This record gives sequence, structure tokens and C-alpha cells, in this order.
Amino acid sequence: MLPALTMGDPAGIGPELTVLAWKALREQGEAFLWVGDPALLAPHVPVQIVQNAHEASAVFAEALPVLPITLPVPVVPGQPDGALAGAIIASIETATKLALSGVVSAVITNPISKIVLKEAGFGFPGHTEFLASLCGVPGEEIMMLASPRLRVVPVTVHVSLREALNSLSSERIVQVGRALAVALKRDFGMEAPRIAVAGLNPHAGEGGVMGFEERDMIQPAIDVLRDEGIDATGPYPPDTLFTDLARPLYDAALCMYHDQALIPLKTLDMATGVNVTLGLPIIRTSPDHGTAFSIAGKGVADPASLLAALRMARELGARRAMNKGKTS
Ligand SMILES: NC(=O)c1ccc[n+]([C@@H]2O[C@H](COP(=O)([O-])OP(=O)(O)OC[C@H]3O[C@@H](n4cnc5c(N)ncnc54)[C@H](O)[C@@H]3O)[C@@H](O)[C@H]2O)c1
Ligand SMILES: N[C@H](C(=O)O)[C@H](O)COP(=O)(O)O
Repeated sequence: MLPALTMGDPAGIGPELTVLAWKALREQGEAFLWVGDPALLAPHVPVQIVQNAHEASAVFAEALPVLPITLPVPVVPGQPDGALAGAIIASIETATKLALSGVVSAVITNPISKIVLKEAGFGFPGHTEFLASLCGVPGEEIMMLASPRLRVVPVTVHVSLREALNSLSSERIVQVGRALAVALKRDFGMEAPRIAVAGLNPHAGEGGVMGFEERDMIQPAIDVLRDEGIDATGPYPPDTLFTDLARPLYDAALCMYHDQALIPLKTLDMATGVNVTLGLPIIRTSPDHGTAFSIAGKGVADPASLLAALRMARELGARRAMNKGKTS
């Protein structure tokens, strides 16, 4: 089975990355199916419109297989247009339906612009929450960013920092920690994953001198996780949790908010980082970067992160197949 790759925002770098990914993978037979407007790719590579996912593998060596979604207006690279929102969303919905029905092995998403979709009436902060809704598991979605040197999971995601602080709770830390432990075993093949839990405040509160969230909220969550047999430790001072010396001591860092997690990951490994959504019944990965409108269409976009996302989806699929039936 092959994965489906969504169109993303057609005015961003998604279309050119898709072309580069096909060129890189066609001879290796690592096929994927693109769900988008063939006109975006046709000037650059041979494209084959297919009726279903089964036809796509057969044509992949010769042409980029496309399940067509026609755009209502022409696309200017670098100039997002709200009129394209419906097609962008339809691409994600189609790929997800195919994955839920077992026709494709995974969904890999090209980047979307949150603001463009929001202005067009889209009711979700990003793919992560939208996919959970499409899969019927709203609230169970967990964002992980994974790279060769680091895995991070933010407990709160696409909300303002103020809202993140207000919505953090012991319960949510425990919920995300549990799901992370399951995913590290099932999807990443670890027998006894080590989870390092970040503090929230400078110096992890330093005994209450700089805040009490560690004592009152994070430590109790770690205690619950440990009582359940999960190797969670911390809370660690966030400023030294990501150093070269600290990273080898854990398998994933559980972080309190989006930027605490994503700044170290993208600083270390922007080119090869992958965004994975845990907690879904389907496999979903994505490059770690966004639409990069300012370089769209200029031929300078690096496909490494998309290639890493395609590779990770294959690896996760293989492990899930191997571990089918295991729940912990
Ligand atoms: N998975 C997603 O859908 C996703 C992820 C992150 C951001 N976004 C969205 O993307 C839009 C732009 O966000 P941003 O500017 O913060 O981040 P961005 O990742 O699009 O760009 C940040 C910087 O990195 C560069 N860059 C990004 N990808 C690159 C690549 N493959 N090759 C070379 N250079 C690359 C850009 O040119 C820019 O200088 C926002 O609307 C945001 O919501 C989407
Ligand atoms: N927070 C992600 C990042 O910065 O990489 C990104 O916005 C992707 O979010 P979705 O996968 O939910 O669209």
C-alpha cells in the first residue's frame, strides 16, 4: 500500500517539493499518490491521473500519480488566495478518508497556511486538530516533532502562550504522557521509552522561587505516570534540557507549550524534522516547515523534510503492522 500526499497550499512550496520528492523516489519504487490539481505539477513532470490508489503504484516509475482536485482559480506562487481554501481542505479530507478506509497506508500533508484557511472559515488551528476531528477522535491528537537528534511533544499546541498557561493541567500532562509512551513503543519500536518532562518556569521553578507549577502540577503528573510504570522523569529546567549532553539521556521530551518544544527541534534539525500526529487511528506525518511563501516557485525549496516525512510514514506503517494488536 502507498501513502497519500496532500496538496497543501498551492501557492506555497508544496507543489515543487512534491515534484522533487517524486524525482527522488521514482526509481526506488517508494510510491505515493498526490491528491491535488494536476495542473500544478504537469509543467514540471509527467503526471498520470488515476481513479484510485491501486492504479498509482503501477504508474509511479513513469509518472506522478494524481487523484485530481481541481482548483477554482489560477495559482500565483507566493500569493495565497482564500478562494483556494475549499480545495486545500478537500485534499486533506480525501486523503484522510482513503487512509481511514485502508486504501492508502498513511497521510502525508504538505504545508497549509493557518491564517489563509482561518480567514476562509476553517474551524481548526491546523491539520493536527482537523485530522483528529475527521478521524472521530477530537481531543486525542498529540503533536510530535521528530528528527535524528530529538523528539519533542508539546502538551499545549496552537494557542496563545497565555491560553497555554491557563489550559495546562496535571490531567492533560498525564494524558499526553501516556499516549506518548504507547506511541514510542508501538510506532518507534522502543521497549522502555524514557520521557523527560520539561518544567515551565525558569530553572523549573527552583523550589518555588520562580513559580509553583512544577510542584503543584508537573511533579504530580510525573508521579502518576511513574506509578503506571512509565519512565517519566523531571521536571527539568527547560534551558538545559536540549543540550548535546542532555539529549542522549531521554527518548522524547514532553514540553509544556509549542515553542518550548519546536524551537530546539527546528534549530537543531529544521531540514530533516518531521511532524507526526500521535493518537489517531491513521498514520500522519508532515514536513516540519510551513508554506514558505517567500521562496515559493523560485526553485530553492529543500525537499529533505518532506522526504523524511514520507520515509517516517513508511517506517511507522511497518512497525504498526508488526505490532498489530498490542496496546501497550
Ligand atoms: N505543517 C504545516 O502545515 C505548517 C507547519 C509550519 C507552519 N505552517 C504555516 O506556514 C506559514 C508560514 O510559516 P513560517 O513562515 O513561520 O514558517 P516556514 O517554515 O514556512 O518558513 C520559515 C523559514 O524557513 C524557510 N523554509 C521553510 N521551508 C523551507 C524549505 N523546505 N526549503 C528552504 N527553506 C525553507 C522559509 O523560506 C522561511 O525563511 C504559516 O501560515 C504557518 O501557519 C504550516
Ligand atoms: N506547529 C507546527 C509547526 O510549527 O511545525 C505546524 O504549525 C503544523 O501544524 P499542523 O500539522 O497541525 O498543521
